[in-house]
This record gives sequence, C-alpha cells and structure tokens, in this order.
Amino acid sequence: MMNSSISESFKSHPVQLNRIIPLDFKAHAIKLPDSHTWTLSTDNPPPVDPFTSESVPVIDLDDPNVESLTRHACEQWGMFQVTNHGIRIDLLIELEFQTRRLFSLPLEQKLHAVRSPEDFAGYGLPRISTFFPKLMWSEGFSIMGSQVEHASKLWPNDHTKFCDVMEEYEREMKDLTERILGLMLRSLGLTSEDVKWLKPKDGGSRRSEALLHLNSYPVCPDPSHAMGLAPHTDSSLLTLLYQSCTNGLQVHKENIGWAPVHPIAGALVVNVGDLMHILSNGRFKSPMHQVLLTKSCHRISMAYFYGPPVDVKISPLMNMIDHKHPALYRPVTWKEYLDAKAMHFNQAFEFIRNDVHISNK
Ligand SMILES: C=C1C[C@]23C[C@@]1(O)CC[C@H]2[C@@]12CCC[C@@](C)(C(=O)O1)[C@H]2[C@@H]3C(=O)O
Ligand SMILES: O=C(O)CCC(=O)C(=O)O
Ligand SMILES: [Fe+2]
Repeated sequence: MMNSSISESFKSHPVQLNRIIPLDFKAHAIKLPDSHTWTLSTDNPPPVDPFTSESVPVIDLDDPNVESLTRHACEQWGMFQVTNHGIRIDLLIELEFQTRRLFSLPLEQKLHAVRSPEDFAGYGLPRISTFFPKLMWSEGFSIMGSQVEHASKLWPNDHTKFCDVMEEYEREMKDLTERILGLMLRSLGLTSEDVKWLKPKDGGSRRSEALLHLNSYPVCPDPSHAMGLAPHTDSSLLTLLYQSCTNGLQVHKENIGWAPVHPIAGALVVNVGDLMHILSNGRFKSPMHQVLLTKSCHRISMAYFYGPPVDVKISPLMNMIDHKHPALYRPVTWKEYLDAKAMHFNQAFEFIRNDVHISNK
C-alpha cells in the first residue's frame, strides 16, 4: 500500500505492545480487573434522564434549509446526525453483522491479526490508550482499502464476504463524506473552486485518505468504574459514524456538559474533526466525545475518518480570516497534525497555534 499520512505517523510514533493487545474480556465478565478500573470524576455526572436531555441536531439531507442547519450544528455542537443520506439499510445491516462476527471470535484468533507497533492496520486497543494509566474496555480493527491480509489471518478460508462489505462501505462513505464536506464548506460561503486542492482529480498520488475503524465495547461487569473510549476529539477533517442501536456515545457541549447521542435507526453521526476546526479558523467546533459502557449490551460502532491528500497543508481558509479574526493556526499536513496529536493528545492545538514556539520534545 502507498505510504499514507496515517501509516507514516504510526511509523514515527510506535505504540508499545501493552497498549495494543486487548484483554480477554470474556474471561473477566464477572469482575473488573485493576488494570481497567478508572476513577471517574463525579463533578460532571451523566444527565439524570438521558431521554429528555438536549442532544445533537438531526438533519434530513433533503431538507431545503440543509446548509443553514448544517452550519448551526457545526458551530453549536460540532456533531449532528443525518437521515436520508442514501446509504442502503441492507449495507448497514451487513456491516454490523460482519463487525459482530469479527469481535465475537476468541481472543487468540483475533490476535492473529493484531497491529504491529508501527502499523495502524489490524486488531488492537484504541491509539489513544498510550495517554492513560488505565486501559479502556474496548477493542478495535482498523482498515484502509482492502484488508485481505489481516482478514485472511482471522478467517483463512472465509474472509471474502467481510472484505467485500468493508470495501463497499468505504466507497459509499467516501462519496457521502465528500458530499457533507461540500455542504459544510458551502454553509461557510465557500465554493468548490475555493477548496479545489481538497479534492484533486483521482488517479494521481494526491488523493484524500481515509481510515475505517471498527469499535467494539463488550458488556462490562462494572460500567461506572470503566471507560469505553476516553474523552477525545477526532484527528480527521470529518468523521462519519454508524453507531447501530446501542447507547453509550456522549458529546461535550459548553453550558450543558456531557450530552448523550441517542441512536436513531439508520442514521449516521457526523463529527467535525480537528482539521475542519482549523480550516474554519475555529468557527466549527471539533467536539470532545466519549463512550460509556453498559452491563447488558455489546456496543459496536464503525467510524470513517476522512482526511486530506498527503501533501496538502491545512490552514484557516482565507474567507475565514480578517483583522478581527486573525488566522489562529499555522499550516499543517495531516501527518504533521497526527504527529502533534501522538505527542500531545488533547493539547495538540496549542502546538500549532500561531505565535506558539513549536517544540518536538
Ligand atoms: C487517523 C486517525 C484517527 C485516530 C488516530 C489515527 O491516526 C488512526 C486511529 C484513529 C483512532 C480510532 C479509534 C478512536 C481514536 C480516538 C483512536 O484512539 O484511534 C481515533 C484517532 C483520532 O481520531 O485521533
Ligand atoms: O463508538 C463510538 O460511538 C465513538 C467512536 C469514536 O469516537 C471514534 O472511533 O473516534
Ligand atoms: Fe471519536
């Protein structure tokens, strides 16, 4: 596979094996081990009634006001759900089936496809596990393009369907993400001409890059002392998430705190990524989000992280800058940003802010 921003960043910042190999969750179904016991803050408890509290907007992509709804959602929440997106429900059902099929394999078998310390592809813990003393109660599988190599290690004679479904989903996600990205940019008053560098003609090496990441959050013996996915922002331009029908995802909003993102059958969650926050010069939020666990449901989700071509520098767009709104960030490639994230995690923005001395220490 061609060198990508993501693969280059993993090579520059290898992950220790004890932050890659997941626990055998089934063997710990009764008692949470100390390695996975978190002291969770009680300052900001989840909303009392998750079904009446405020949550992210739901946008029908066929709505005549779709642009202004999108802009409002990106400015206020940095996250929204979309319906009427055109992805076939039978593809989503097959995607969920194949994902559950993967994660229900015994640990020894999943470990045949484990990520290596310098690689992003395959089975393992979330990348951000390196920043926490305790481990998360989750596992994942990362795919870019065709994942025959890893899938054939999981199912030597029976991986074709899995690979076909993942590849079809990636193609569909690419088109939909580019459509939603266009919508967001138009909502800021930009034309495709203003950002034609974002979507160069296919065929050359300057192609947008994306990663499909399957997440699994097994049932947990003590959800109030465990963490599914710790608070983070996404390092993409945009992330499209299918969360099937299990609760757990929360997004942080000023003046509200953690708000649940209720699953809606067939809907997809759109999450503004850090690079979109930079492009919009801080106008669009790249929201902090996390996943909490339950005692009875095995949650899975599929996140499609979309980013710019490898050599494109992302910086605040000209239309977003004036004397009242100076450019907040210096230009960065996706690889440079992923490196900053791999070193500084949730402080990465501070290191690319204009007038900030950059240190690689
Ligand atoms: C492109 C990327 C986003 C990601 C970091 C990465 O370089 C590859 C893994 C991605 C992932 C998937 C699971 C959740 C997440 C927070 C993580 O730990 O690894 C995201 C990363 C991210 O958005 O920063
Ligand atoms: O599982 C979820 O709903 C969230 C996943 C997520 O935030 C991620 O993969 O970055
Ligand atoms: Fe995320």
